[in-house]
Amino acid sequence: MAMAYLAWRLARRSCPSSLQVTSFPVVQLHMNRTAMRASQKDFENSMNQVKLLKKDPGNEVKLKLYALYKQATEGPCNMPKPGVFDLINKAKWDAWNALGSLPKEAARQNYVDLVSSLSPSLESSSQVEPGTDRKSTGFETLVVTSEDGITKIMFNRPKKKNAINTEMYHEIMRALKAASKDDSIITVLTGNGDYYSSGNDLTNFTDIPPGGVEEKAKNNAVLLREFVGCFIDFPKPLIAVVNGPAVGISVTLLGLFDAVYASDRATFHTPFSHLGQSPEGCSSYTFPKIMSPAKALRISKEVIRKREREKLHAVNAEECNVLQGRWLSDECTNAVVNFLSRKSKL
Ligand SMILES: CCCCCC/C=C/C(=O)SCCNC(=O)CCNC(=O)[C@H](O)C(C)(C)COP(=O)(O)OP(=O)(O)OC[C@H]1O[C@@H](n2cnc3c(N)ncnc32)[C@H](O)[C@@H]1OP(=O)(O)O
Repeated sequence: MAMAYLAWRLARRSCPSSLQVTSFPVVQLHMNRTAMRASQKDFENSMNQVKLLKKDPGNEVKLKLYALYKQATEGPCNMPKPGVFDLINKAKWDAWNALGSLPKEAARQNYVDLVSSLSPSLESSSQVEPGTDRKSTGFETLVVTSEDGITKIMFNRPKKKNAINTEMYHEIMRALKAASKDDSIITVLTGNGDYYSSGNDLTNFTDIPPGGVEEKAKNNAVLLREFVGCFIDFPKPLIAVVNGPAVGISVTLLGLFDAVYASDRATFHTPFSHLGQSPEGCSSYTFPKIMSPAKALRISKEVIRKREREKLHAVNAEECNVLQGRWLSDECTNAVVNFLSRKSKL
């Protein structure tokens, strides 16, 4: 979360347009933690995580942790050198003293990095359940937390690459509506696990109602229109932190965000023709238009979006109408069947 906040602040302060590497304002963001400053809270979390380590990390690592902890809290080594026969204290002193004049902040960051490298699983679980975040319950497919003025909506179907199923569409809308009314200033969307999102869950096309495929296509179009509408109308700055590959609707929607940060693992893929589909998420309008600079204070956003809202809703409606027809086409049906029978991959 600190990363998203830092990224957002950087964008507000000085993000030059030359950093925007695609048609929407994507800023390449290296998620390697060494590029960031660990906060005191990160440091304290790491200290707690050390206590939870299941495996003894070995003396060398323990000495390193000790040295970084002392450096982060007290600065350069200030103890008299122990005698040669005081083996344990001598080893500790050597480790601390070896850090020289490393600044406290850097030692704190190195400590946090070292702890997270010891147990990646601890890091991801702490991401999902941050100790002091205000966490909204009642979501099956998302983890929604609020902290320091930032509401974070995290897609949480990592085993399915965060594919968006019907329940998740509804939950995202619900989370956005709540975020628009809570006391946060910005809202961040990101994904849990290796993917940002693999887009629409293709099993959404399999559950056919009594009215047949036409009714299914119509229902999907209604849902899609409402879903995209929530992004058009979202009143606060909306930031995507694209932590990994993004596919389909998770990409096309990005044109409605105010800033998009991409990790070095992020890729963007819109397989419209592969799936026999057509654009959605207002991308037929926003992508060619290229988003304006990523300055998104709430008031400016209202001024900017006011002029666009009607147009965007019209584009959204038209896209949904066309898609409703595409979903009944042979190309689309075959593509979905191919994926579901595991013959075809992107
Ligand atoms: C209300 C409807 C509105 C519709 C709006 C229009 C939206 C359009 C789009 O979003 S189009 C894009 C649709 N997405 C795709 O075509 C991606 C399909 N997925 C893949 O090609 C691959 O899964 C992958 C490249 C994303 C990842 O490949 P790989 O690393 O080999 O992993 P797996 O394929 O084994 O995936 C793991 C697990 O996740 C399931 N899964 C992944 N993506 C989807 C998906 N989009 N829909 C359904 N299921 C998905 C996959 O089946 C595996 O499940 P399993 O472990 O086999 O149970």
